Amino acid sequence: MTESILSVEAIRKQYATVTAVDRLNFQIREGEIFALLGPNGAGKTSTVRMLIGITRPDSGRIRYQARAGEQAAITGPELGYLPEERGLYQDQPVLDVLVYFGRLQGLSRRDARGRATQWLERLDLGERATEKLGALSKGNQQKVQLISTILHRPRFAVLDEPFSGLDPVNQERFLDLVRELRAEGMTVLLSAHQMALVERLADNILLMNQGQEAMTGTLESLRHDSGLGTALEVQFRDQPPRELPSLSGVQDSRRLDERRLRLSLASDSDMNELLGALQGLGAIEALHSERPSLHDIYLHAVGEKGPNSEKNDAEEMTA
Ligand SMILES: Nc1ncnc2c1ncn2[C@@H]1O[C@H](COP(=O)(O)OP(=O)(O)OP(=O)(O)O)[C@@H](O)[C@H]1O
Repeated sequence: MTESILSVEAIRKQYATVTAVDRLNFQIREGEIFALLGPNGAGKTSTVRMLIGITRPDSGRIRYQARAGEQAAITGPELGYLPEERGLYQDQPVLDVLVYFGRLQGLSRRDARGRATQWLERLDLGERATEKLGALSKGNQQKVQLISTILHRPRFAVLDEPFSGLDPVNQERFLDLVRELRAEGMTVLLSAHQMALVERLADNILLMNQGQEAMTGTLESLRHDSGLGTALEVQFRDQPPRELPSLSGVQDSRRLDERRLRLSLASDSDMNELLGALQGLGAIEALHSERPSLHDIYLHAVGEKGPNSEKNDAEEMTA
């Protein structure tokens, strides 16, 4: 789990006048789930395409520790790739499509058939194996596509937007499934826009913006580096004073409604001291605290409004 399976050193990719990826560095350890995040156009797909050898970096270096030795990209049967543009054969029966892909990855027909049948049953598609793929809903097609990616048990799976088109129940199943693959030792590079899911899945996160690293690390370290503190919602029994006194450790405060305040705390604020000060403003009926989510951190890092400066109809208060 500690060995680096992939090392990316200052890679750069330019398309005409656009620098899609600009001296990007990161490492992925064997057996981890690594999330590559960023706004549209940040350079995620361009990065993935270099990692799997579809394109080559203009400069910089990619080193993949394949079983047979170091490679400049993740290629061959060690790779399982779920592309953003889904491209399975719509007019073929589901099972045949999967067997075909399994065969392409070196499985015997019998093995591919056996594995595909198991996976289809597991994902509630067992009874639809003989139907044409195009007859399935988008979410079910997505399941088939994921099966085709991992059927041959790749060592390194690259999943581009694996959750798109899935309902919440199936999102949870995909989450479990990816965790299971990790437990079996598979390394997973995940690119997705569903921050709440990524937050529960990723061991390490790289947040890209404009081709460069905006932040990287575990969720905990991103929380720390973002400087975003906990948000505290306080509900008073009666309306608190209109003019709030200065509250130590509070960076920002908003009135949510007549009796509720939302306070953004500095990361080093003293909760006991603050609670004492709040009690001085009136009887407290309820408290709810929330650590910054990946969603908050993401918005903060890519320059959008952060969680602590959300626009709200409620009037601003002086802390
Ligand atoms: N083949 C190409 N030719 C020209 N420009 C390209 C090409 N591929 C990507 N780009 C440009 O490079 C930049 C990064 O694009 P990329 O597709 O890597 O972003 P992304 O992070 O994957 O975005 P999204 O979340 O929308 O998929 C964009 O400005 C894009 O227009």
